[in-house]
Amino acid sequence: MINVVNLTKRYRRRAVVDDLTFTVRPGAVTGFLGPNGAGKSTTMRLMLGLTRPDAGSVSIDGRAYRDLRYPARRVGALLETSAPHRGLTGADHLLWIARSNRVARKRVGEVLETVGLTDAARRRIGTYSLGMAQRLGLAAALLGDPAVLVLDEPVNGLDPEGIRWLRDLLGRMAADGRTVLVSSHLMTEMSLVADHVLVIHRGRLLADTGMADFIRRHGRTRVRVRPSDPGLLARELERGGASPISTPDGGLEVVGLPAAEISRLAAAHGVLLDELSTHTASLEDTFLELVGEERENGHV
Ligand SMILES: Nc1ncnc2c1ncn2[C@@H]1O[C@H](COP(=O)(O)OP(=O)(O)OP(=O)(O)O)[C@@H](O)[C@H]1O
Repeated sequence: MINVVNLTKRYRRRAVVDDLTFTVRPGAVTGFLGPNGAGKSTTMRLMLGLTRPDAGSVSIDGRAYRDLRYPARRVGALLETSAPHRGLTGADHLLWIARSNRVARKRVGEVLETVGLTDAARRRIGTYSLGMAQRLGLAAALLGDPAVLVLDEPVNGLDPEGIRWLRDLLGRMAADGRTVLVSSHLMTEMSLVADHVLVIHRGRLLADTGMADFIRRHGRTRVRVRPSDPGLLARELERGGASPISTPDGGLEVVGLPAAEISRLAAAHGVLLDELSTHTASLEDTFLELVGEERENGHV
């Protein structure tokens, strides 16, 4: 379990992490979502004791990271900055981390197997693709068999097959009872990977909820129609509880009633429809809207 309490970090007097309070629970994959520059990496660096907070605190299973004796055995981390030496082989890189954390040598072979790099273990890291480098980073995070995983944009560089593989891997880790925190700036990607979602923007927490709930609450469906009499249909739709908006081409966009109901209403009033189509906002749009609303409401 990761406990973040009133966490604040300022750079040149600007709060990039602004009074964040949340808990990351075991047994689930938690997505840490925000646009570029939202403060995700800084929050993760604060969790791992790589930067000092200006206020607030983070504890991991009840302790600050710096108080953990062999941190890699408690917390597995993948950070964007943790680039390994390109001249080393994948296996040597892991062996070095294993030694410095008193992790048994045999774990190196095990984690290479887990991330699908066994065949590339003796190759120099400099020859790895971006996806392979990400897998090696994950192997390093898993090395100490930690109960907590903190992964910054682990999907970067993975192809669709790699994303599926990562989703299964993280799902298994969570099913084992581990705490798994994964950051991303892409909502659609996160919806495939995470059970729970924390959304931050400009260092502030905007949402802390189950992924299914997030999709249900923020997923928007609208219906486009081109009626023979837009004025009449708009009035009837409003009476039916929907919110129609006129479009420049003489059509209407309707939120709040399904297409079948709109068609029925139109027929009942003798209105012909040239077009009737349903559009569901992508999760990406939903997420950008949420972040946009925050901006409009002046909370920034
Ligand atoms: N060491 C630093 N000195 C000054 N400003 C910093 C430093 N580290 C981060 N920032 C600023 O803090 C803000 C948040 O950065 P952060 O890297 O945490 O965002 P992020 O959500 O992880 O975004 P990204 O996905 O782009 O990494 C940015 O505006 C960044 O420029």
